[in-house]
Amino acid sequence: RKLAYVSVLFRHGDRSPIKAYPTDPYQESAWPQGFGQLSQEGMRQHYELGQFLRSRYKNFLNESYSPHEVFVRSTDVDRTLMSAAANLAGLYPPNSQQMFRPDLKWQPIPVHTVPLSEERLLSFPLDDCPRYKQLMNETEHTPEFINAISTYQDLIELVKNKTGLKNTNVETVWSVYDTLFCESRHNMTAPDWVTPDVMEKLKNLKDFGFQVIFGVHKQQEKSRLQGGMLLNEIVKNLSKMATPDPTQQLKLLMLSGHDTTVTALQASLNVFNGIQPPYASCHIFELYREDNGSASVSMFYRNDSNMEPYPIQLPGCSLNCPLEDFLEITKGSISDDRDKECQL
Ligand SMILES: CCCNC(=O)[C@H](O)[C@@H](O)C(=O)O
Repeated sequence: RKLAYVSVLFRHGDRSPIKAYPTDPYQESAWPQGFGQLSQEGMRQHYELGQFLRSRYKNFLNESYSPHEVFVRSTDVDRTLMSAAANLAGLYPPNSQQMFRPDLKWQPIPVHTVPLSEERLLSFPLDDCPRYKQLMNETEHTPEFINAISTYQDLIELVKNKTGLKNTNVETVWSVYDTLFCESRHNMTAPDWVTPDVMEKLKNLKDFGFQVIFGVHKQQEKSRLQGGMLLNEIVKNLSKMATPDPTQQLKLLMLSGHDTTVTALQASLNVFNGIQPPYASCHIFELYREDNGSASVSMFYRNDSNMEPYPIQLPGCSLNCPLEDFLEITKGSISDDRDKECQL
């Protein structure tokens, strides 16, 4: 079998917090680039991921960049745009005749995007869907959700008292965890109420939050309204690329998104592991043409740069999943008329 086409979706790299809580000793001025920006560690993470992709596909992708070979799309957010650029610097270092300056081993490669207000492929959950809002309301009344909140009730109280946040719901607790996590990654001393036990519990609550957004209750219907839209685009591409076409030169689709983008897609495939996707984590689709002319899809998830990406099995299919089975199995997560399904 021969590799015919690759699609990758990744989360941006390490960043500064999106915001600080009121009593946080580290406000926006503590961060060189301000809130929500890719850090140099995040740039290195993506440069490394680009180098990994280069070595993984060294016999598939051309050595030198060609606009016909790769298409890159990112959300219109600094950290994802910059992550894609850093990734491409690792994936396509220019050969000598491609260098436009003798002292610069880098070439510009386009990263396409659309305004966030028009983004419907890479930003989830989309909040334009009344039915999804209803599903989330239902989720908050399930035993799992009620049980989780009561388990963490004292933690939520602690966060409320210590952060100066008025109304602490799960959403605000997630953002406090995120802020504390970013600060810890940048060696900023945490306030004394943030013990390892508190961080562990906050992390568990954050992971539960990811499960809740795209699952826990009516996961497939949530997927049809959210991540299934991205899955549909990827599946349509796989089908198109499976048909041999000598004029078709595209080999790689690179998508730069967020933790929620990776989660939404994996939940729509029913392969989400329940853990917030780490920085620069990468979901890989590989399309193969079999010797008998048929096509198959293999998936991998790279969530640890020290390990080989691990194979991901689509439930109901083999690791090397025949394309027609892949299409059939994923159909349930893809809506034919999402706008209609969103109506109450
Ligand atoms: C409201 C803040 C939403 N968070 C983001 O956009 C981040 O990029 C988050 O998705 C992430 O992957 O870190």
